[in-house]
Amino acid sequence: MAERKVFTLSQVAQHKSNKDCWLVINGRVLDVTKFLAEHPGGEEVILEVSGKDATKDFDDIGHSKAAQNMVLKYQVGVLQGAIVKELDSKDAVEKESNTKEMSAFVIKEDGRSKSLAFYDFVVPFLAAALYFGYRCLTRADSVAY
Ligand code: HEM
Repeated sequence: MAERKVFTLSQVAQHKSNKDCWLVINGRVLDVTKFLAEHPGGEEVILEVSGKDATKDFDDIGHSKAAQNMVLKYQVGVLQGAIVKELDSKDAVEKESNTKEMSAFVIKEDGRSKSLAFYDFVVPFLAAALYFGYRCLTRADSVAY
């Protein structure tokens, strides 16, 4: 069960450093101090919105379902007057672990993987073509003589 302690926005605003970093997302007050170094988007973006309601910034990025559920882990309370939609914490844990398992199978479309694909397929193909070409030539030679 997520924390339901009620905070005002001015209370949240007192925690806006990299040693003590709070923000609000969808009415939930989050202490993300420990998450700063782990955030895949970097700590700077979070520090910019620390002490504030970061819902719009969070949504604008188009965070994944796993990221949306991760907020539960950092919840220390709710914003005064906010209506907070319930998230299933069990769901959050499952989604998170699924993401970790799946990431082993994700093929990233970056330059490195493209060059790897080149070496994985084109180089063996060229080697085979050279080998068979050489075999054909040497066999033709042996038939001619
Ligand atoms: C507790 C709050 C937050 C959590 C749990 C979180 C989590 C994540 C995760 C898991 C990712 C990887 C991509 C994904 O799964 O969507 C990510 C990427 C990112 N996040 Fe957050 N985030 C939080 C808050 C924020 C805030 C407030 C901002 C902006 C002010 C932000 C900006 C970004 C950016 C720029 C990326 C990189 C997107 C990309 O490379 O395409 N995040 N975040």
